[in-house]
Amino acid sequence: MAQLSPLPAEILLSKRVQEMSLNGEQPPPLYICRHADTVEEVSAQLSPLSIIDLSLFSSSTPCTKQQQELEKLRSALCSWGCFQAIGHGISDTFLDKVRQVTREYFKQPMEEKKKQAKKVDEFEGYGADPVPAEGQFLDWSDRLFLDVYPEDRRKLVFWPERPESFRGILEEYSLKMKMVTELVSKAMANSLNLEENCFLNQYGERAQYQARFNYYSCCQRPDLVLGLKPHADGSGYTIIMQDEEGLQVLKDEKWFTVPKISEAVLVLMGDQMEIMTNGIFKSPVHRVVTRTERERISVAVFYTPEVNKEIGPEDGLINEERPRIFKKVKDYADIHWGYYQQGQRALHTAKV
Ligand SMILES: O=C(O)CCC(=O)C(=O)O
Ligand SMILES: [Fe+2]
Repeated sequence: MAQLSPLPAEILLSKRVQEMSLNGEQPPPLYICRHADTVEEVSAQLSPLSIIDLSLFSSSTPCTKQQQELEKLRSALCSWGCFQAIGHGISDTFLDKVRQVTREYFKQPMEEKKKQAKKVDEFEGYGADPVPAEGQFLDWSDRLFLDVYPEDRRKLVFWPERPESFRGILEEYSLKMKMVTELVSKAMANSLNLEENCFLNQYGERAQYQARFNYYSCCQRPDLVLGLKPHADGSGYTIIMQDEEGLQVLKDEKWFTVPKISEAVLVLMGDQMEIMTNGIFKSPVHRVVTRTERERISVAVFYTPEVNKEIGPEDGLINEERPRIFKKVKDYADIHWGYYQQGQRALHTAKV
């Protein structure tokens, strides 16, 4: 629960978390989301997330190993709603480059980052998320949010020119993300015995890719403050790369830390995959905790159906035993955002 703050959120948001952290300031009241006296585990268990080798899916000739991997994929997405992907075709060296350029971006002086500054109520650009609804606490993080595909939706004013390699690396990373989403979307369909392209068709030719670079500064009170509040994603699904542990997934009412595997990316279902699979795959609630000693960075790429496209449960997943539980929806991510700002999930709005 948030406490009352003497300062309006707009004023607090104009000062970035990174500055407060560097100045050694205590988190202001609007960031306090839990109370020291409520017993909540700060350190959570490491989650036994499946590690899936995507390279096994790129061969078109089915083999036993591929079948076993598909079964593992299905089971991971039905229970945890996420998995660690290896064999994705992105080299370790390149993943390190993406991590490095992200760190370099945030380490720049504030004047440099302010060139990409967003207005308080805007989404794209550098800063914090738009002000949440009254009573909601703020996240102890800074982020740069960019539309990447379709290309004609890019707003280049928000694309950093420094570090000089930033744009090129983002371009290359996004192309890799396109390859990964194609592979993963087909594998997910195959794992459910559906026509291979069915999810890709639902996302559409103009599927959206948005990149969110997150910077979680050190925090003196990890017992009171979160890097990112608990939420499920409104995307179709999200691909997350982290440099350090900090992300936690909620399962059976317990928080599990996603282990750090430097060569892996985490594939995490958003609400729209839960809708398309008629509730078979789960869109997990997750959050990011803060730490005292080291900062953390992550890059999340949200893969979302094209604007204005109606999506819904696949016909092949609706039968007498499993009746349709979701309606067809359009631009669900916008509905999701309204609820997110109030600290709520939106999935119920898509139920029949
Ligand atoms: O920082 C992370 O690991 C997760 C970020 C996340 O959940 C998000 O940006 O929606
Ligand atoms: Fe998320």
